[in-house]
Amino acid sequence: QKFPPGSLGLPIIGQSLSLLWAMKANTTEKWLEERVKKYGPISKLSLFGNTAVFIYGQAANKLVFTSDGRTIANGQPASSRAILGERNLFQLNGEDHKRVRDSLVSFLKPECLKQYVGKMDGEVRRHLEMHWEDTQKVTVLPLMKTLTFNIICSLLFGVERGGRRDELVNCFQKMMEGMWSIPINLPFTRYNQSLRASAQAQNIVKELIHEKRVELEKKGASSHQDLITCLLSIHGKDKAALTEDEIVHNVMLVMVAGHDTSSILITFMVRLLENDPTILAGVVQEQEDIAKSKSSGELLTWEDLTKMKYTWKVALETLRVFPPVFGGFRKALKDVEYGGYLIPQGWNIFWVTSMTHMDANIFQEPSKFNPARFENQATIPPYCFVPFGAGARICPGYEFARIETLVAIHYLVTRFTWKLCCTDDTFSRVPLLVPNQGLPIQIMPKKLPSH
Ligand code: HEM
Repeated sequence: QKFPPGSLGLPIIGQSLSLLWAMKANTTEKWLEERVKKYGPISKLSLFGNTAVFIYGQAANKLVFTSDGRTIANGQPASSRAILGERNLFQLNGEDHKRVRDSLVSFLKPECLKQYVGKMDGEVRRHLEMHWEDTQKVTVLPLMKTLTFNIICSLLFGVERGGRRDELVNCFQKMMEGMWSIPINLPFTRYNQSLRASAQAQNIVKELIHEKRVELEKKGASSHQDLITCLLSIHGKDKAALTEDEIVHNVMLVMVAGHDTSSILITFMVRLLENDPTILAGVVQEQEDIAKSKSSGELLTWEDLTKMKYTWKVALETLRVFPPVFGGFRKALKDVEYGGYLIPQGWNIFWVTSMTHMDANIFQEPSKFNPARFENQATIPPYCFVPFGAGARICPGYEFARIETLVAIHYLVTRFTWKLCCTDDTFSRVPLLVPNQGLPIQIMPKKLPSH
């Protein structure tokens, strides 16, 4: 059997710097297309210290997402594994993955999140009062990161505004900077700073766990107060379902996986709505109808969200064109044959979202922004629209992201109109999507029909 074509580049560094540079310069798609032109649809390379094979398209996605975890397992680069902790869901496979994932989903499932729509509403309104009202100019991405981080802290960790939340934000930002870095642990490297920030954040999470455990023992807390109390309360036959390390490492994962992604989706929707008056009009109409049906100060409910169908289609199309997650890695646990080549045991498999999302054979006129594609989602072939992944590892935060995006967009379009301040419409991936300059906009308050 043949190895895939391609070169492994320099030891350890391989193609990492060249890919990171392309991501930063917003030329990732071109970088990938050039690979495909040079080597074909499957090629080998070396990324972040591991030999990897790059594959894309429907068949590749199916291979990655339907694997049972015994042939192809999740395998993050060494840097993110060390930063998030060995027992985070990304690292687990088989029974362990199922047990930990089921525990997280028992809080993140729609039936449970339904009751938190009002709490999210409160967070969004407070955010707008603090950062958007009485000002003429805001920068959207950093504010949306603050909003989604606050929502996660409050709803998932039970950490309300104050010193502890600020400390967590600080650690988090430093931690993210080394997430996709070359894992060289020397005092001056990004990777080293990330590791130190991660240790600090994990200590805060451990303190939280101890406090919540005491509250639960004193029966002062409900088991569904937040994600952490929920995870502490789940019991198997005669012991807790998750170990303390599993809780800490998965809180770290949720912090990373859950807040940057949704903030990017909301930011790109703000950017897009200003660029497309017809789509904006459709979203405004839908949201104002809902606003008019409510009395002043009344919180949004699950019922209201079910009426936001057009807005969610716009969100899905935004995710197709600007998927916040660029792709990810798996590891071949056994030799795998794919596309006439051998992917040897131990190699990483590098999958990406955007190459499939922009394939004209799957999405007609792929560069055209058209929410109507999502009128009937069943018409989209399986494994072709994958902003949340697919299969057993599909993002468990889908519903959480849907609720916070819809609530945020509701208040943005019913309370403000805006204009983009900079003509620079480009963006980069670091590794998540970032509009250059963070999307500064000029905002004008609207006269409200109700709230
Ligand atoms: C627009 C928002 C979001 C996007 C685009 C997104 C995307 C993704 C993607 C692509 C994956 C990887 C799937 C794979 O490896 O096969 C993933 C996994 C994950 N996401 Fe999200 N996500 C979002 C929001 C969230 C939120 C809000 C949370 C938590 C509250 C969350 C928690 C997770 C977790 C825990 C995993 C690991 C799942 C596993 O390995 O079983 N995500 N997400």
